[in-house]
Amino acid sequence: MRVDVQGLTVRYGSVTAVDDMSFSLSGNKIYGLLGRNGSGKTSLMSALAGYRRPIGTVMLNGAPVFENASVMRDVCLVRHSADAADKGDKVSYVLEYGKAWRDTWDDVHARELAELFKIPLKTKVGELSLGQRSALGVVIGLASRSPLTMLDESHLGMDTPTRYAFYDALLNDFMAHPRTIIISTHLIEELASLLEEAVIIDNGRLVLQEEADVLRSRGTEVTGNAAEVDEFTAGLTVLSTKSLGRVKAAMVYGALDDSQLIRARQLGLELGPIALQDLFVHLTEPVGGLR
Ligand SMILES: Nc1ncnc2c1ncn2[C@@H]1O[C@H](COP(=O)(O)OP(=O)(O)OP(=O)(O)O)[C@@H](O)[C@H]1O
Repeated sequence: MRVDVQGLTVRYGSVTAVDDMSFSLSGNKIYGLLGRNGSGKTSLMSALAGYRRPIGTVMLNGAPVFENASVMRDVCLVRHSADAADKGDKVSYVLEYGKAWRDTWDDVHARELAELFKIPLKTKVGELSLGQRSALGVVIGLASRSPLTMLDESHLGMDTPTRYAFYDALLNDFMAHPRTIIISTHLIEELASLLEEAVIIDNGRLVLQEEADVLRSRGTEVTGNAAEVDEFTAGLTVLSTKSLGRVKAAMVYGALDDSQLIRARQLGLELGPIALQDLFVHLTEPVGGLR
C-alpha cells in the first residue's frame, strides 16, 4: 500500500507532536520509523491509521484514510502491548474478532503464531504476562496481513529469544506476503537487517528518509589496533568507539576518499558498514547533528 503524507500536523493543545510533515512511502517494504521518545512516532502512526482528523492530508493508495471505512479496513495499527485488545476478552475471542473484522486475516497463521509465542487461547487478555500481551499484539499485526500494517513498539515487552522469533516470523511472512509494514522501535540494531527503508523523525519533523543500505553507507566502522585506529580517525567525525583489549572499533561519519581507503589498508585496518543505531543517535542529536 502506498502512503502519501502532505503537510501533516498533529497537535494536542499547545503541544505540536507532528509538525508539517510530508513524505511518501512507495509501499511493499518493511519501513523503520525511528525517533527518540516523544518525537511523534505514535502520533504519526495514529494519523496514518485514520484515528484522528488530520491537519494536512494522509492518503493511502490515493484515498484519504480518515472517516473512510473501506480504507481503514486495510490498515492494522498495533499500538502497545497493553492495548492490543480488551482485557476482559479471551485470546480466542480476540482472534475470532480479527477474523470477522479483517478480510485479509489468516486464521491458520494466527493460531500458528499463538502457539509459537505460547499464548494460551483460553486466558483473558488481562491475565496474560506483559510478554504474552506483546506477543498477542504481534500475532494480530502479522495475522491481519493488512496492506498497511504498523507495529508501534509492539514487541518491546518480549524477552530476547521471543523477539528474535518475532523477527524471523516477520521476515518469513513478509517474503511470502509482501505488504507495507511500518515498525517503530528503540531496538534499532536488532531490527536493522530487516529494514529496507528508514524514516527518522525528531521533534515532530522528518529528519531523513532513506534506504537502509544507503544510510549505512554514510559511515564506516573502522576496526584494528587502538593506536592505528586513533591515528586514522584523528580529525574525522567519530560517532562512537568500542574497545576490547588492544582492539578498537570506531564508527566514523562521512564517506572516506581514496587516499583514506589506501591509508586504512596500510595501517591494517578493517572497514565495515556503520551501525544504524549510531547513525540514528548522531542524526537526532540536537547539537552536532545534520538538521
Ligand atoms: N494525548 C496526548 N495529550 C497531550 N500530549 C500528547 C498526547 N500524546 C502525545 N503527546 C505529546 O506529543 C508528543 C509526541 O508524542 P508521541 O507519543 O507521538 O511520541 P513517540 O515518538 O511515539 O514517543 P515514545 O517513543 O516515547 O513512545 C510528546 O511531546 C507527547 O508528550
